[in-house]
Amino acid sequence: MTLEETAGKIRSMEIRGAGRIARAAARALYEHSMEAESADLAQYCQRMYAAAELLVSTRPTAVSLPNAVNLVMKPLKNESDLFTARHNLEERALAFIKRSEEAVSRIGTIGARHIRDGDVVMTHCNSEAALACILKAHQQGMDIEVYATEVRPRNQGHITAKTLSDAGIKTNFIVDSAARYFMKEVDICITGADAITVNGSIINKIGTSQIALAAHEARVSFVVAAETYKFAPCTILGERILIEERSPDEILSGDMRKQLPHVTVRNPTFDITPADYVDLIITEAGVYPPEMAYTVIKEQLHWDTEDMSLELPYCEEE
Ligand SMILES: O=P(O)(O)OC[C@H]1O[C@H](OP(=O)(O)O)[C@H](O)[C@@H]1O
Repeated sequence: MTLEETAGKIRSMEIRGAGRIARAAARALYEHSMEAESADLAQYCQRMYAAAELLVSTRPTAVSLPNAVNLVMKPLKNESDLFTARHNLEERALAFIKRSEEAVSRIGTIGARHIRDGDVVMTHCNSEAALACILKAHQQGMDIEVYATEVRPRNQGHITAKTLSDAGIKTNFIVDSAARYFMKEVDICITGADAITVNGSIINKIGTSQIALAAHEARVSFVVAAETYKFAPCTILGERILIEERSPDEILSGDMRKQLPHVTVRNPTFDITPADYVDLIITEAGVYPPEMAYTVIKEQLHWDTEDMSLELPYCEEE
């Protein structure tokens, strides 16, 4: 797949899910580097920085994307010859993909320890990390039941329901607005994250914060499964995560909108769940309370003052 094809698929959500987007970006950089016909290091760097910028521009919210791109790209500025620069960049891209896959598996193992035999689990959207916990618990022989939401407007809940059904897990498929109605039957909510800020807020699929609120009211645990590269270093510097607002066509067709001249369709893709409503964040490096987000960014992402001068667009003002 060419770089432009990968960028197009991420933009159109053919490639979606914060972890998958990150791996696709790393893969695209790897392949772009392999194909690069560059006369010298400067030309190679120029080509790779342009590729990085294109990838980061595809979707604004999932921090896994710029984090993956930065992990692959950052050391490039210290290289002194083309051969080594190219070799090292390709190694870093492959290492990121491997690390990401291993992280999801580890999160599954750690997350399953927070599910008990007989539990009813609610999940929202389609998160590899959240599903890893549920599938692992099932594989370990636990008798669990799941409530999976539909996830309007893109219906990612259909993918979740199919995965759970294929695994033989008893699943209730519900519309998003039924989450509070069923919360009294739920023992634990597990979702993924697209970004986690320094104050422990979770940015995830629109509707997540309503589920967290309903869980809080019903005294049901609300747990987030997320790789450490979902934490947003830029938020240490006071930046906010930009919430993507997608086309109104995803909700009402152009013809229908023409009949409603005074109606504006709003389509935010994500919302923000404050740390107060989050019990735990399960990462590949262990389980953290949301209040420890700063520590995760410092210790797991090795964020230091040097990073403050990064030129890649990490986040923009909300
Ligand atoms: O990385 P994993 O856990 O798979 O997914 C994390 C999150 O990414 C998805 O975003 P989208 O569907 O790409 O907008 C969902 O919001 C999901 O909860």
